[in-house]
Amino acid sequence: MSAKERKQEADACKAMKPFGFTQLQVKSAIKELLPLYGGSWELIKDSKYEVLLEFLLSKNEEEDKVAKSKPKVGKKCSTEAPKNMVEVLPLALPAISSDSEDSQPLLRRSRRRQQTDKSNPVMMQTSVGKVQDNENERPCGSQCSFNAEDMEIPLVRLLPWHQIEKASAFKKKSNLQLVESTVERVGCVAGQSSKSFGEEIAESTQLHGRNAVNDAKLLSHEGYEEDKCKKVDSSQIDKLFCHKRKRSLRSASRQEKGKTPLKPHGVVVGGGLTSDLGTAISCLATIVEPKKEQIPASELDEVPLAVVHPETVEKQTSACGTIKAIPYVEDVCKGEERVKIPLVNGCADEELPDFLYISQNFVYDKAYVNFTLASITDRDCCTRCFKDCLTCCMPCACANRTGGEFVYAPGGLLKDSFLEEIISSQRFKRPKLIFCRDCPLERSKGKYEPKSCKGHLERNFIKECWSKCRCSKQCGNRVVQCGISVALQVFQTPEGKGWGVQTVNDLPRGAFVSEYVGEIITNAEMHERNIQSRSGNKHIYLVPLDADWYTEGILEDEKALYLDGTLYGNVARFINHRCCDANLVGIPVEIESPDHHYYRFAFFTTREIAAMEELTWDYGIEFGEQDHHQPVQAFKCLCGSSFCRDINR
Ligand SMILES: C[S@@+](CC[C@H](N)C(=O)[O-])C[C@H]1O[C@@H](n2cnc3c(N)ncnc32)[C@H](O)[C@@H]1O
Repeated sequence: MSAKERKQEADACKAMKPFGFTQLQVKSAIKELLPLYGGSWELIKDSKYEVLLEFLLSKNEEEDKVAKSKPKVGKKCSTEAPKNMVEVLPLALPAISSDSEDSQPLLRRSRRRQQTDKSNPVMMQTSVGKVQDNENERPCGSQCSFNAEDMEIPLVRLLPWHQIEKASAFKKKSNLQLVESTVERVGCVAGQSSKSFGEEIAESTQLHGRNAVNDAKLLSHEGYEEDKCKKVDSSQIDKLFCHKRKRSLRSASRQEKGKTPLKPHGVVVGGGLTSDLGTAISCLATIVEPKKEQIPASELDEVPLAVVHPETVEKQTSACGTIKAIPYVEDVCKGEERVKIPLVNGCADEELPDFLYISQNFVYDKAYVNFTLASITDRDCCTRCFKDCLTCCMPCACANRTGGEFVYAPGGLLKDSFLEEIISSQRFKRPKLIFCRDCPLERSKGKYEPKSCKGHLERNFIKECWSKCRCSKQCGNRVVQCGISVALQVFQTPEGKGWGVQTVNDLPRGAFVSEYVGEIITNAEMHERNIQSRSGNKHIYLVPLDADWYTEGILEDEKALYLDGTLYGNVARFINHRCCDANLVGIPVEIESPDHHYYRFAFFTTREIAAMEELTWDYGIEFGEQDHHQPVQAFKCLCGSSFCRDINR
């Protein structure tokens, strides 16, 4: 062997050392390889000794197989990971697509496996990952270990685009690919990500927890690098087609504008959804079937501070059948929200609503609302989380208030179980009422008798992470506080209910639509306003924050609060009432105050809602003669529901 060859051999040994191959192994491999490559060192050295590495790996694999096929004699101690600890990626890889790996030479298989192993923190962690003891609070980002016995990995095949409704329009503009598994249809995204592969895998692993690796599988797909894969939540895909969250739209807008040079990332399948996937899917929702009225995602970052006034007056045929001037307000929010909400289709003789748009609640005067950091104890916030609390192996302290589980699923939709409980407690079943010992409402009418309380709906709360929490602003347990992200319109209802709100796009079940925003007023202030409005035969748009009234003996007046959206409010003040089967439900949300005298009130969809459907919620009004005890004045109900409670309509 010449000095040059010796040098080349030494270099090869050095290059293979980090992969754990001994000099002896490398030299023997070179001996076998060189004749096959016509003695060309150049070919062996090519792509950082790719050929040599593959050869060594395949030899290793062959040796393993031979060793395994031999009968075992006795039991050996081993420092290796127990075999029931998941090796997520290698298990996932062989059944990737119709372009099965089996058709590829062994060398390529081995190389792929090695690459994945190197870059996969999950694999490295599985044998050492430890579930922490503290059940109450688990920092985000902690690693989990999985049990391979729980895993049942489905075969996955790519789904032709023509089988996917609405997909083709998107395909042209994106890298998204849907796939189908033997278990169920799953989504697969090749979008954009600014995260490293390591981060993504770590996140999705944490997200899945022990069981959810069930259908986890990383996909190999032409054109994408498999080592940049991540998983998505198959159950969410269909829903997410229609669901856009604010930050997702923001990313989408950045992506569309090409503002941020994001790294491409690969294809995904499996049992969990990370926020970035939300982004990619949301891009789909944004791009598929763009509607004229929908605000292009690219404009979301640049909502001008518009003033509310009828910008355009078009001549059109109105619903009334005559040619009329139709006022059109481009954005009733005047830039207060991150989305524009136009007011459309009004009749010229219809009065434009007279109110001031605000996107967050304001104390009118006497209401006592306490937002102090001191009032939030460590039991009310997550002190050890970072990033996304939803991806923790165990729910953090912020889930304590909701029975130790987060109410949001990754992607921002409410979990079915939580939503179902709320809907059924308010709807067809007899609503569960709780009674105050000294009801502020009755007190305001001058009735001091105990037992006069007519009852208040017992309500489950959503608890979101907040500023005292250590998780990121992008944490999945922050939905309502991020504001409206769905495209809405204020429109003139044809039934004569006045203005109403409709959704521009289809909405999935459990999606956040809007908070009810208004002035925070006290019980006495409400009473005064009610007297005034009734004398002027006007209605005020009130929501009582009465979820916690029953807990106090005598609740001070400035702690018995209401939201009044009549003069100051957001788009929710336009949402009309529907008896029993409304498509929205109002849920109390604890964000900045653990004290439930004040909370936010947010609307979520009770079912899938089609584009252009009117959004409604059940005001909880008792229609009939006895309505004078209610803060919300009854009206002749035009909801059209077959469960309408207004017998006099
Ligand atoms: C919160 S506001 C809703 C927006 C209102 N339609 C508007 O034009 O400003 C409540 C008022 O809307 C009307 N409204 C809401 N739901 C109704 C229904 N189902 N039937 C008749 N009127 C309704 C009533 O006048 C009620 O006082």
